[in-house]
Amino acid sequence: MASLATKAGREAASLARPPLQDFFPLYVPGPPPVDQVAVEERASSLAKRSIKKGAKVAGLKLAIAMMDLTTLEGKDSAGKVRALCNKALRPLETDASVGPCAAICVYPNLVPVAKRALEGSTVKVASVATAFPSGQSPLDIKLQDVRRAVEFGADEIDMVIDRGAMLSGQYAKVYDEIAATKEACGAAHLKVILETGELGSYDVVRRASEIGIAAGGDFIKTSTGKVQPAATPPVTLVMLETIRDHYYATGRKIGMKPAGGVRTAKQALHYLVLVKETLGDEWLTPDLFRFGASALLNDVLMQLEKERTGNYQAAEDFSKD
Ligand SMILES: O=C[C@H](O)COP(=O)(O)O
Repeated sequence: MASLATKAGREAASLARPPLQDFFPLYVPGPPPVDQVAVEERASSLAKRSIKKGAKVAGLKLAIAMMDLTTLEGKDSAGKVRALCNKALRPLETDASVGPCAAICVYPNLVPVAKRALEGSTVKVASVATAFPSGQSPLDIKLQDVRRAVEFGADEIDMVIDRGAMLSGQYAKVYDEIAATKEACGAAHLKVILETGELGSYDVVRRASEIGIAAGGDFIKTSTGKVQPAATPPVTLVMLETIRDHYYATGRKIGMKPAGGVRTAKQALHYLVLVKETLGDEWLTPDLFRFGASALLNDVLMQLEKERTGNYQAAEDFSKD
């Protein structure tokens, strides 16, 4: 079968598209159905792990270093993005050992502003593209969206999958769009957003994760932040297990990004426990794990200050994140 990872390959494949049942071998032998009760119990039991003070401070600092500090609002402006970039570069004015964040995540229009503000730093510029958040545009428009974001300087592209295609079993369409997006990314890293809140079951989340990985995603990401439920520990666990199984089968390491609704330091630490217990310490790095969050940073900073001083700071003591 022609390689679906190249333009010529995709054209050849779409001319002679095999019936869906012939396409399935790309993904089978499929996993057994996800055991819903077991996955929810495991996610909940890992949330109860107590974390010692030293590990807690290290975990909080790591959570900041893994954060894609995000603003994805219609009212976003150059001024807001510049302020957010400054916050990503130096999250805590009084302590240079905290941060920087891993990336800023913005709409394509604001990539040039973020790129300039972050010049010379290690903070990456991530941009949502592919008609985020719905993905409801023709593929050529979505690919153009990706190419423009990369031309503007995006280091990372966060794409959305076609959830309608996924839910109606058009797996080849989902795969081909991801592969085409990967190609359009060039050197930029690709994060594949599944929008798990629309997928309906852990089995579909598992299959979408497999397709995202097989089609070339560097990361798989839970959500856009625009649909509820967004990231949850059980959904994240299902995705982490898919990454683990892919690693065992191929040796290739895929990153994970829970995003949407992650608001508290406690939640962030819980996610780090899930990663450590599922994939091990190797994944506890911004190269392989990120939080997508617009309103998490200040709570993590407050908890860090609490660990340092024994007192809670007022939220007003931190600049808005
Ligand atoms: O990709 C990141 C999400 O859009 C952030 O969602 P959030 O605003 O719920 O933190």
